[in-house]
Amino acid sequence: MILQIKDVKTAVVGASGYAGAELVELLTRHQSINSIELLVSESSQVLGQCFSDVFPRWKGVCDTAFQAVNSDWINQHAAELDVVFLATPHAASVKLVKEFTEHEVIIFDLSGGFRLKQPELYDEYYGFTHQLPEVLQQAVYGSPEWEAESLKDTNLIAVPGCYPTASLLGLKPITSNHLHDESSLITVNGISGVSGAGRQANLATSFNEVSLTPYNILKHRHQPEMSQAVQADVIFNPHLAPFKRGLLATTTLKIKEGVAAADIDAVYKNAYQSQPLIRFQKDWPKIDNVTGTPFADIHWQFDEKQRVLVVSCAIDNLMKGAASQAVQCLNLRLGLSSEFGLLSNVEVNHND
Ligand SMILES: NC(=O)C1=CN([C@@H]2O[C@H](COP(=O)(O)OP(=O)(O)OC[C@H]3O[C@@H](n4cnc5c(N)ncnc54)[C@H](OP(=O)(O)O)[C@@H]3O)[C@@H](O)[C@H]2O)C=CC1
Ligand SMILES: CC(=O)N[C@@H](CCC(=O)OP(=O)(O)O)C(=O)O
Repeated sequence: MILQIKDVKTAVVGASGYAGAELVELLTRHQSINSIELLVSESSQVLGQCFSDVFPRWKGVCDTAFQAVNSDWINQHAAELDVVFLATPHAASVKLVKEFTEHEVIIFDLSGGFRLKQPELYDEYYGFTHQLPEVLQQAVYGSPEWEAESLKDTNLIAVPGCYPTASLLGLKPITSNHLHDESSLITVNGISGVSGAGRQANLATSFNEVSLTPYNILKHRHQPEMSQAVQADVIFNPHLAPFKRGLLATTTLKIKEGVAAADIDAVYKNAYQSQPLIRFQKDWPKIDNVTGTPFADIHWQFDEKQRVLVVSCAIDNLMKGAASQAVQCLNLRLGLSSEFGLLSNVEVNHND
């Protein structure tokens, strides 16, 4: 489908959730966007309200009413849309993709519903049998820094998960250049704030209950997503922490013999020197420096003697881990630079 740069008509399904609301805010001030429909489930508690009733900080900025998404709505309105964003639970996204693909609309799915290529992994890691296994092969895994070319010409984009985004930004420069020791494991330790668990009330993620703890060890759905992206075995240790937003992934891996610290520095520089949203920090990254921003902050240290590399990346889970990354994907699909519209309120610090 040919997409014009101007006057793009969009819908955000899941606009009452954390990732969806963040996306609505970004799209509202994106110069290429003409209109944004806000959709929620048929049983949503926000039906009858507008966006700024639920998120009062956007009063006067986005006062659009929520609508219920169902087959009737899709049949009546999808033809008028250029783009739909799905910020919905994984299984709901699969069902919505099935319905929206009957119309000519480009789909950006923020859930994990189309990130994995092997359908059987959905039974194992997501707890449901995938209803569109053949479509998994068509979906582009939308990492803006690594898949810019594939993103230019696809109608289904699987926006990467939050933990995989931070881990893969640290890992891909190494694995894509085959600098890692293929006989040893890659270990990712991730820590996320509570907004990673979504807006739905849940005792385990309510403020008084949360204390720093590992969870879903050896069974988190992001483990196969990371392994698929680097074509190597990854062990992923997720942790939940008592802060609102932000995510840090620290990765440890063994490097091949004969690789020097200068080689490691060079692959990072080559990968990201033209990517203003990726910032190399002089010291270990901090979550407070990226919350509310589209940046990923990276720092690494390589011990040549032990051949051990430790790389750490901090992002905002709702921005670079979800909404701003989806906008980067949209920008590339439109033929714009990936950071278009995302840097107007923040300072840029290029990697030089
Ligand atoms: N939170 C995060 O850090 C990240 C989240 N994501 C992914 O984004 C998606 C949304 O996450 P998040 O915003 O945290 O979740 P929330 O629980 O905060 O929001 C979920 C949204 O989906 C809507 N929804 C639920 N079921 C349906 C349905 N059957 N049809 C249409 N809409 C539905 C909800 O609306 P209502 O209940 O009002 O109907 C709500 O707007 C998930 O797939 C998640 O994995 C990705 C990266 C990071
Ligand atoms: C703290 C917390 O619960 N985080 C979520 C991950 C965030 C998310 O929604 O996952 P996606 O990036 O795959 O969409 C989790 O561990 O399931």
